[in-house]
Amino acid sequence: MFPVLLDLTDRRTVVIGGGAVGARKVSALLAAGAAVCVVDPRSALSLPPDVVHIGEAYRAEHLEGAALAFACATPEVNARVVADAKKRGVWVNAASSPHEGDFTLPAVVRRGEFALAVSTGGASPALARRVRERLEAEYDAAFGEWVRVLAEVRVEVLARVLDEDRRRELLDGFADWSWLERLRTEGAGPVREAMLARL
Ligand SMILES: C[C@@]1(CC(=O)O)c2cc3[nH]c(cc4nc(cc5[nH]c(cc(n2)[C@H]1CCC(=O)O)[C@@](C)(CC(=O)O)[C@@H]5CCC(=O)O)C(CC(=O)O)=C4CCC(=O)O)c(CCC(=O)O)c3CC(=O)O
Ligand SMILES: NC(=O)C1=CN([C@@H]2O[C@H](COP(=O)(O)OP(=O)(O)OC[C@H]3O[C@@H](n4cnc5c(N)ncnc54)[C@H](O)[C@@H]3O)[C@@H](O)[C@H]2O)C=CC1
Repeated sequence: MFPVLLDLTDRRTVVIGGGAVGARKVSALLAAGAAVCVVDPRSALSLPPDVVHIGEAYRAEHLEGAALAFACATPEVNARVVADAKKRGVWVNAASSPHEGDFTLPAVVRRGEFALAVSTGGASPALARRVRERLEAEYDAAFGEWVRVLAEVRVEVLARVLDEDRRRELLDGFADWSWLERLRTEGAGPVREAMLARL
């Protein structure tokens, strides 16, 4: 398996089957800024507002223009989705038989641009969830703030510090955990100013 982070902003993604599993994939896709379409003949689906619901039984044409497809219906339907997607060169996640798909989903901790992805390779999705829950407590909102401040300060460092060794030393120093502790007590603004004062 090869971990990557895909930019799905405004890319068409198709989730076949809007049950419990499909709904989980939909949330993850929306969090990534994708354009999400759910194919499910059930009329009483409660989907988030930005999701397009195609209230029909799955047909291969539903995959048209998709960057990714998620087969989350019954195993029989999923097998068809996987075969059709492969024929069309659309990458597919197969919820009922993961090893037949092209990729699986990890459990994810998100803090702005910072992301931790946990996979057990299908050994135990429940364990992936528990590891995610543990990491979520450690990599909390303050950690996300730190990453945001680092992104802002890094732009300044790259623009203003021309000596490479000095640049590396500064950037490495700002990634020291002591800054996180300082941010927890003083807040993001003062930490940003303290970093910039070192340039
Ligand atoms: C292979 C994979 C393929 C894929 O879907 O991409 C897959 C497959 C299957 N999952 C099953 C069951 C459950 N999955 C969850 C939850 C999650 N499953 C996710 C990913 C993956 N699930 C991929 C591997 C990831 C890895 O191994 O690391 C997470 C991480 C991400 C996500 O879905 O978005 C998300 C947690 C998100 C979070 O909370 O952070 C829970 C609920 C829970 O524990 O809360 C249960 C019930 C408990 C249990 O069975 O463990 C079954 C059996 C179905 C049956 O009973 O028939 C299969 C099919 C099979 O194994 O054949
Ligand atoms: N990857 C994972 O994390 C997990 C995967 N699974 C697998 O995922 C699949 C879905 O599980 P759930 O969401 O719990 O089931 P569910 O029964 O809640 O949802 C399935 C949905 O598929 C729809 N559907 C049925 N036929 C369809 C068709 N021809 N076209 C489009 N949609 C159709 C149904 O209307 C229903 O809304 C199952 O195959 C199950 O084995 C189950 C648990 C976890």
